[in-house]
Amino acid sequence: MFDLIVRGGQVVTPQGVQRLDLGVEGGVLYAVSPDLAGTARQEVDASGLHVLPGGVDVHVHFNEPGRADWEGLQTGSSALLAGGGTTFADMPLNSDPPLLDRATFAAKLAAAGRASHADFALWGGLTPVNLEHLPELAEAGVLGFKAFMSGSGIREFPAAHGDVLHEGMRAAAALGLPVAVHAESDALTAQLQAALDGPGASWREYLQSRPVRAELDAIREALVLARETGCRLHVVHVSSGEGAALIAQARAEGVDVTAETCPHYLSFTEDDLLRVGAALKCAPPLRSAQVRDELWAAVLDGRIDTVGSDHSPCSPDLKTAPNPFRVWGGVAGVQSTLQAMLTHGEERGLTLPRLTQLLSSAPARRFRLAGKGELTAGMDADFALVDVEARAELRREALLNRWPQTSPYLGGTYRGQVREVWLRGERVFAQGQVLGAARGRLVRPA
Ligand SMILES: NC(=O)N[C@H]1NC(=O)NC1=O
Ligand SMILES: [Zn+2]
Ligand SMILES: [Zn+2]
Repeated sequence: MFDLIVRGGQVVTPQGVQRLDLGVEGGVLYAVSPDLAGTARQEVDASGLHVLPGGVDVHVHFNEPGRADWEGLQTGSSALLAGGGTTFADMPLNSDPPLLDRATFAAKLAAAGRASHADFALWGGLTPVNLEHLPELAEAGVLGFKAFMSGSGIREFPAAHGDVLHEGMRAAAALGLPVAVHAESDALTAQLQAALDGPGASWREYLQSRPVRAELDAIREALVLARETGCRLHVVHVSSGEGAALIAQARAEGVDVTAETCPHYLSFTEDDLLRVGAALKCAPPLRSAQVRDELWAAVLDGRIDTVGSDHSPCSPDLKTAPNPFRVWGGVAGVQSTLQAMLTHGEERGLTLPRLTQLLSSAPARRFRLAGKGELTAGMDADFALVDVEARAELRREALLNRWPQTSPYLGGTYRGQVREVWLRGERVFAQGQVLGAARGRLVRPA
């Protein structure tokens, strides 16, 4: 007798897609097999639906404590569930104060324990002002350390240049934790911005201020440091196939490095930014159709390892400045990752096993989130029931993030409808609504 049996769904595992039943006991997958014998206190009929491992989004900014007016843990985690996610890793900024030491770790842990509907891990910062706190952050249980190689937009979270990044990577290597880098060259982007920012600056100038070569310069520098220090490196939001190629080449040479990209770089181009404006401002910026296609090729051939949302929203008033350089940069997309990938992946031949690898198993493995990311016996019973072929327009009422009107995906027609989401064997999302109290737990890296 199980707690729960989910019958008849098309279950997506790394091996393929197969009609399987899930037997759940104590929140854990006990058996995953065809025509599971036995009974359960609760049986769920998943026929006609796909069963996907819950999404593991290791790149979100939910901004609590301190900036819940931009996004909060309750709204952010609700939107994650609505998009088929069950675990997130929160970035150390843009919460205020940012997560830079033991006390700020404790504050965010307390806030997330109260408000998160999904399980969560926490990134610590790697900045010039907190190098001496990396060991205590490791002890507290951070997933790893996040560094900005160019300005972060947050005064309390300064960029880690040269020696600081080198020292931080050395410390991270000794602690056995990865470093994630926002890789854009500060020297180049600052110089270009100084020349292009001014009265009458348009989105064209913003795009010109952050070219692909700014990303390539910074990736090269980070790879040199990772090679030298032996640090595990994760390059976040890679926006170009060339960037992915540099990373893949270093990996082939023995550097322990992985690459992430985001759905917005795979869904939109710079022409969309010129048309839509602020909702699509991000850094690195959107690229040409050709660069986007090269990035897709890297996603399909394995040079890109993970896809995270980089959900980095703000209140709508921060998206209205007439000068694009003054607009907050960040895309509000945490709920749309799965739909964007199902929709744009269809025409490019992205299979469901590969999709769930990018969204679930690869990030869980890379960051040692034990029990997460795969539907095999022994793992947490975290999964989404998805009608993969259902297509619908994304409407504002469906979005559960703090400011649905800031989503650049609004009004688009997307493939895939998330019907239910289960976290550790309990139904936490159904019929467009989050169910029950916040019961998210901290996941420390194994
Ligand atoms: N501070 C912050 O979240 N910045 C993010 N926004 C964005 O578009 N790229 C980033 O790194
Ligand atoms: Zn970034
Ligand atoms: Zn980010």
